Amino acid sequence: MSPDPALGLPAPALIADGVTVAYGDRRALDDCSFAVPAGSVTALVGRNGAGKTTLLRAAAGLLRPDRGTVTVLGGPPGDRALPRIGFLAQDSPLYRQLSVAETLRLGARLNPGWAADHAWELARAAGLPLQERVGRLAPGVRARLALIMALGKRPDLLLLDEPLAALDPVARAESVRALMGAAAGGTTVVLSTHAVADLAGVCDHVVVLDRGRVRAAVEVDAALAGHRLVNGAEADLPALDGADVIELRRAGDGFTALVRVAEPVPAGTLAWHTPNLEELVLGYLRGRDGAA
Ligand SMILES: Nc1ncnc2c1ncn2[C@@H]1O[C@H](COP(=O)(O)OP(=O)(O)OP(=O)(O)O)[C@@H](O)[C@H]1O
Repeated sequence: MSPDPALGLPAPALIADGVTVAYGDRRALDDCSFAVPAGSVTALVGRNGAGKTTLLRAAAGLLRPDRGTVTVLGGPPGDRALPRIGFLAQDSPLYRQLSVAETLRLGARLNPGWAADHAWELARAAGLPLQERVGRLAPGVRARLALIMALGKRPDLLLLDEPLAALDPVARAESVRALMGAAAGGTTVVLSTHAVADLAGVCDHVVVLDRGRVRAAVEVDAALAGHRLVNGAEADLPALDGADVIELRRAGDGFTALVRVAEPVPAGTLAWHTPNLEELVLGYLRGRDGAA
């Protein structure tokens, strides 16, 4: 997981190594290890309660793992890393009594590297009502402003907890574009989301969390190329004997399976096709109890 200086690879922006976090006797994260390459857009996906928020909070230095370590931007999370990190919590924390314009001006006062022009441009493009008090904004509009505040900081690492959840489809698409812009500018983006389909073509890495454990941590293009969806009739099932089946679903007298493959794809009568990102992630989320 460490960078290979011989290959000139940059150090990962975020490394989780054996991270375990418990709330009382409930383990929210259990021995989680993965690395987020610098400059990537990484989606953190998992069902409700999988541990996404806990992981982001540990990366932001807001909680300390019971075991294992988190490394952000080459060091421990905490005061030294803080100015280089943007963290956006799920509830879009903002001062409710300030107007949108005052909030943007506050961003400039609190953040030395504040990209004022960029933040105003994003706010105008989003059609945010500049004079409206934050407390009177609809949740989706408030979430949009919170994301713009995180982007305005121009951090090296942006940690976003479900930034798209409250947004309408248009706002979602525009926000995803803004995140791509941030990544193009060198920011590493890590976001938890249930809106996987919106991230197709945008996120280049995915970490799938399942009940506190890392089920998969993959580079998207390689993972798509390394899996196939297979449809067949019940009678064809023996053709999957020995295959690395991630998920198997039966419907009527047929089945669909997500299978990890090594090229070339096995010959035979089954219909194999490459999954899209959503199909891949769903397969890992649904196949969590071991489909094979
Ligand atoms: N402060 C807390 N006290 C006790 N248990 C907690 C606390 N925060 C989270 N948990 C538990 O830890 C587990 C992981 O929660 P977490 O919020 O990290 O999951 P999540 O993947 O972000 O979920 P969601 O998609 O619903 O936001 C869950 O079982 C949750 O109930």
